Amino acid sequence: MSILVTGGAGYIGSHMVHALVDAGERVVVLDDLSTGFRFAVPPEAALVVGDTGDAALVSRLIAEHGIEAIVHFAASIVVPESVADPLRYYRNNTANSRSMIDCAVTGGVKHFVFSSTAAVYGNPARVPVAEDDPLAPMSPYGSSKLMTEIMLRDATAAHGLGHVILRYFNVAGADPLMRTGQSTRNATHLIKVAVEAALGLRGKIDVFGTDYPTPDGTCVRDYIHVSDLVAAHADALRHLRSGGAPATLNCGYGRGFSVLEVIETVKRVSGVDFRVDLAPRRPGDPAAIVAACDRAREILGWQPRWDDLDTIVRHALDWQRKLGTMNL
Ligand SMILES: NC(=O)c1ccc[n+]([C@@H]2O[C@H](COP(=O)([O-])OP(=O)(O)OC[C@H]3O[C@@H](n4cnc5c(N)ncnc54)[C@H](O)[C@@H]3O)[C@@H](O)[C@H]2O)c1
Ligand SMILES: O=c1ccn([C@@H]2O[C@H](COP(=O)(O)OP(=O)(O)O[C@H]3O[C@H](CO)[C@H](O)[C@H](O)[C@H]3O)[C@@H](O)[C@H]2O)c(=O)[nH]1
Repeated sequence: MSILVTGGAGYIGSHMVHALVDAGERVVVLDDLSTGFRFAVPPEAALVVGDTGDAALVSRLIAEHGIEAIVHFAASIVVPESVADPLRYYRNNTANSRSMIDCAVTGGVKHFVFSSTAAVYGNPARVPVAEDDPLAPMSPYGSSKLMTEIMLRDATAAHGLGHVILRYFNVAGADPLMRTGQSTRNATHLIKVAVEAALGLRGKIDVFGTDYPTPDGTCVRDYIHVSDLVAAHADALRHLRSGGAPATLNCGYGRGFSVLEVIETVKRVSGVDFRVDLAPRRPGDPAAIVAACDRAREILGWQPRWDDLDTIVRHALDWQRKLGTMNL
């Protein structure tokens, strides 16, 4: 039996592939390399370059490799881009996920783990936000993910497909062994951008909004180390294999840092005092979003190991330095 990882050449997916290979699993990666990288997939995993919307291909992979579980990371992930081109997001994130779920049901796949997002909550009325709190996405990106959550729950009710939906908060950092990391071109994520500024790859960083109702006026987020997030996926697979019930779980640490706190941390850990400009708000940003994260610990027995902003930033810096030597 093998595990199919879609988006396994991307940032988070490649960390998952390494973890599965480390655990002795047989892994097939399906990735169209639109934002992912061939080098990010370890040689022990089979890389198939193709589209999650190609049902004939996905069905063939399920049959040929005896796929027992699908871990579905492949998606388009840039929130403002989803506002400008919503139908592309509904195709890649919603329609292609519908096709993946259909192929899973038809092909007899037992388990499905899905990458959802804190963006399904929108601007939460209370923080920390819990899984049963109101869902009100503020972007097509968030809506495209929420629609997939709904399809998965319905497919489970009708066809018995086991699933775990993980709602990621702000993912950052890199593999502590530096085998992979965030290699995304033109990244928009705060820690990646700040690290690039610290290493002289950008002239400065803009702080988007200083008048939010938060302690220092900048947005607050719950930053989770990518390796802890991947551990939650491994725990989810174990849960499903042992007959665990479907679950929807937040993945965060339950504590927030402001944009200015993150930038100060990057400056301190890198030892570089880069330029910071105060800028207007970025449309669509919630003021503060932090995970209520007890449920993942209770249901999956998830135990984070890297819950420390300095460590997250250090690993992101180390990966960025390594990337600089890789001549991509
Ligand atoms: N990075 C975050 O902070 C964050 C937060 C919440 C949720 N997520 C979710 O995590 C998942 C992975 O995100 P990431 O940060 O690793 O992004 P990423 O862009 O690095 O990875 C996505 C991967 O999917 C591939 N892909 C995209 N569309 C495809 C398609 N149609 N067929 C085959 N492959 C396709 C890309 O080539 C890429 O390798 C996404 O589902 C994203 O929505 C990420
Ligand atoms: O150069 C920058 C980049 C970001 N920010 C700010 O930093 C905070 C975090 O921004 P990110 O772009 O790093 O992350 P988001 O919180 O916008 O979004 C992330 O988390 C969301 C869930 O909350 C989605 O899942 C999304 O895919 C994922 O990128 C925001 O206040 C943003 O305005 C800046 O001030 N300057």
